[in-house]
Amino acid sequence: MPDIAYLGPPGTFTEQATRLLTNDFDAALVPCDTVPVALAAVRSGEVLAAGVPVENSVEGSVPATLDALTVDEPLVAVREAVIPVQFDVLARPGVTLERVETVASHPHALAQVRGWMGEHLPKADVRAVSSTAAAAAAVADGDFDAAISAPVAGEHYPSLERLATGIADVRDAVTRFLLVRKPGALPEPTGADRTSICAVISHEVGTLADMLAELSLRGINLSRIESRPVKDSFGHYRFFLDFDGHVADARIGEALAALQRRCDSVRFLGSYPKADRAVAPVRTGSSEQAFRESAEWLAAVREGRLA
Ligand SMILES: O=C(O)C(=O)Cc1ccccc1
Repeated sequence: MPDIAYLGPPGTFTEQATRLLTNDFDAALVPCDTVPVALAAVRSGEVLAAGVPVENSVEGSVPATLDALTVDEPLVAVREAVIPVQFDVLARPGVTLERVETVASHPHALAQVRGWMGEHLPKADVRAVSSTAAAAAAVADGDFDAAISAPVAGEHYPSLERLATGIADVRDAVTRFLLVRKPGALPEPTGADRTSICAVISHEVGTLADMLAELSLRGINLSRIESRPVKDSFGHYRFFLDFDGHVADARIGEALAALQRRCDSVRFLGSYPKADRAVAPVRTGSSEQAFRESAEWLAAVREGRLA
């Protein structure tokens, strides 16, 4: 049974997502303290893969994950899951909302309940910890008065009481997670895939527009672009791009080869089925068939076989 790492302890959103990402095989889930620790366990071969959070519909990207995917040995995403995120307030028995002086949670969770906290816990001291379940565990240990946690965390910390439920400022928020592993055989193309890369471009006029043009010229639908500092000097950025299609598709392959030529560096972060399986409409002249036909036409021109 393969070991699969996730951001723990048990009771995190990432645990729920990782269960979903591995629901078609027997996996032993291994909780890790941080995302970089989970990814290091994949790189060292200690585990086969790791489930990691990448992006939330309200708070945006999870910087710790993006940064950890750019350093050390490359890893690739092979599956994607999107799950709803809702938050509860958990406290030790006898602690009422009026008595809560310290509240702990993951920074992404704290950011999504700011409105509720301003109204119900305006004076509480807010502490960021490594995960929502780590916050619940710390409350059970007596380190803080309350935790903002996933509803399932209550099952893992039965000594805690639920003081409030459904406290997210934005209803229907979702978070996107990836299952990442060492590079190897790619998932088969399904017709509704996503490709992720990160690229560093030189600081010259037009390089970002040129990079995007390589996608738009081929009718490739960009679904996310994010920048993070390279961290070596101020103003030097790394761009994370997600777009529809699989590296095995002709147009995606051509675009990636062009980006590899144009950019200072490109790291391939995976081609995997989209969680929603939604097929983006393809612009005229950009279908796989159009690419095949143009390649055949070009071959005919080169070989003097013009009709
Ligand atoms: O802390 C957790 O439970 C996580 O899995 C990270 C997270 C935090 C908030 C929203 C989504 C994921």
